[in-house]
Amino acid sequence: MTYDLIIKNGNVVFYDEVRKADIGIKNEKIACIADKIDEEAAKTIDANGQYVMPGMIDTHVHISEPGRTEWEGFVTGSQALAAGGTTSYVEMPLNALPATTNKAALDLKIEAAKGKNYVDYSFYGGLIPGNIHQLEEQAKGGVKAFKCFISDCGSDIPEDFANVDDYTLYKGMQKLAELDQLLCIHAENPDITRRLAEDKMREGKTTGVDYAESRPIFTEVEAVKRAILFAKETGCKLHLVHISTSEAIQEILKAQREGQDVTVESCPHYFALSAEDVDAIGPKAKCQPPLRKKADQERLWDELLAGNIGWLTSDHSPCTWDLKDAPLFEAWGGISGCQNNVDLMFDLAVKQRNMPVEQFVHLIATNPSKRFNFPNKGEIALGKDADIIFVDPNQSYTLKSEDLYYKNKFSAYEGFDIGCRVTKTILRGNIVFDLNEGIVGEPKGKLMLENN
Ligand SMILES: NC(=O)N[C@H]1NC(=O)NC1=O
Ligand SMILES: [Zn+2]
Ligand SMILES: [Zn+2]
Repeated sequence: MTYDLIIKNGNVVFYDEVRKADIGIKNEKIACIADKIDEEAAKTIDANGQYVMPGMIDTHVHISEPGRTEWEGFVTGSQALAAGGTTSYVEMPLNALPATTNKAALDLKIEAAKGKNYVDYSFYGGLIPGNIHQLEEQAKGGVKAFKCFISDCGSDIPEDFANVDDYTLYKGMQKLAELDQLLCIHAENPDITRRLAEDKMREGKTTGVDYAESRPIFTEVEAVKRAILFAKETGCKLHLVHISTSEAIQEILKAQREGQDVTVESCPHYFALSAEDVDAIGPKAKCQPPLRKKADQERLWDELLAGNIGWLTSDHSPCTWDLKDAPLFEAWGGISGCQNNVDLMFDLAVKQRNMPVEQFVHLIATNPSKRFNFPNKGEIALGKDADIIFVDPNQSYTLKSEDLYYKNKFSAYEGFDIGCRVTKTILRGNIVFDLNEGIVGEPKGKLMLENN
């Protein structure tokens, strides 16, 4: 056979081992894996000294196009994903205008995204008060999962998203269970966090630690427990997004042990940054749930290393600079991070905390591919899409704003020394990012709709 591409000599990260191997790619798929491939290829790349692993699947990305394209767009957002080693993502139903809460809005988003993505992409639908009758049309339109907020979602304008009341959560879960859809929830108790923030501001207590204390751990735990209870009652499949505390993870583990269909993600910022760092970095490091205090963060690390967290996502939640250039409690809550999922976490977890590389790959690719039903992705294996990245564990760099592809080139990680580097990103056999050349070629990302 003549291959389109052969990747030679890499340390290939398989599901349960790391081994030197060559990979032959034909028609966008992994067509051969062998100790040595000597056949012909249109192109051969030497990956000596690099880890060769599946591209990340980031199931939590906010691209605010259409409607708020000045915050982030499909072109710039997907370039950042590609440069950071992500080859597929699922886009959140809020921050674009209109929010994705019905089929017409989904169609607008599909139209806006056409021909602009450098990696493969798919969409969430939304559950808000008053749209239970529009869940089915979104499911039929091919969304991968649904999202709702128990927490405040940070906007009061009518065409934006709204958080669910308990009745909507209950009835929405009943409907989604009937449709066999996964519901993903941002879980924090809004009544308590809103009032505690008002208290802090009145008292003039506005440090990073104060912000963490305005959204205390138990407010995440309470909302997680409520979500689990409602899901148990209705039989709805549940996923908890961006969980920031060991206490909440323990509740999810308990539900899993009792046989409930519930999963959990966390994000690099909860491991790389803490509440004590926020005053030095400023509002670029503001997010919800908040960055936790160092001692609490250590216990979240224990959960990650123990395998108690399903996968990692960026919760890339960008905005324009003016919205960040404000006092901490008033600034936009959201971290631009989708370009630094893989390198940051490989450095912190694999290099600094000895996480096995296979486990790292489960966290960035294999586990989300299963939960979000991407059967052709998430693993280096015969017949899978050739979505492959190279990670060089021996390179390091200091992150600068000019390295960023985001529409708004700022990040909470600017100035960070990162002890590894994504050197190549390959999407279905096509090189889309190369460290020396930057983004390569035209956008080739495909829309992946769920068939319903
Ligand atoms: N609307 C939005 O993107 N919110 C996100 N930002 C954040 O830090 N947490 C979120 O849920
Ligand atoms: Zn959220
Ligand atoms: Zn989010």
